[in-house]
Amino acid sequence: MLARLDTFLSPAAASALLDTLLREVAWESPAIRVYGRDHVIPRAQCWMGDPEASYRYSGSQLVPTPWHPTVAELATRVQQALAHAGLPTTEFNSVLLNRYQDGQQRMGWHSDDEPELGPDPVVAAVSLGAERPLRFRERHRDSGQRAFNVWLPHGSLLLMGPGAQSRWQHALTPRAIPGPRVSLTFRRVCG
Ligand SMILES: O=C(O)CCC(=O)C(=O)O
Ligand SMILES: [Fe+2]
Repeated sequence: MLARLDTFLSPAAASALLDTLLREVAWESPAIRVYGRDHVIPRAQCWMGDPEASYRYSGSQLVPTPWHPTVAELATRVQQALAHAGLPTTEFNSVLLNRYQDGQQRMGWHSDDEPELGPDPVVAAVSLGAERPLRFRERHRDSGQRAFNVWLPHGSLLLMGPGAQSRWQHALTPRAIPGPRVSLTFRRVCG
């Protein structure tokens, strides 16, 4: 299931958070190996969380940096907002922060279905900055592959709940949309 809370953060709170994260997060663009060749990822990222929440992502082992206090507070607010809306939630112990400097920066097709996340993970994504679409497509392509966009406004919260990873892949495709976007995808890693 997918659910979007459009007004999770007020525009002012979302803008203040975006400023803080752009300034204070240790953003990195590591190279990853794809079919035997190294490519610098077309975005920047930071993996943050509890020390035991280490994780394999796109072929590299990510050890989380300690929680930024503002991000730790946000994790609690995400859990509370999901519970309040009667949606599935979990005790998030880590978050992947993604920074896309402009519309050309992107993330390719994937599901967040790494074994560390358990059988049917709950992943919740906070979006800040430029409103861009996250594109979903069915993993099983036999009987006509369905696809759709979920637009993610500044300050919104997207829940990818039960079935979302097993049934769908998602990607942040390039678009002629100016300005930076930051997403925070909260997860529970079971070590
Ligand atoms: O930037 C986004 O909204 C998507 C990020 C994503 O899919 C991920 O972190 O796994
Ligand atoms: Fe993802």
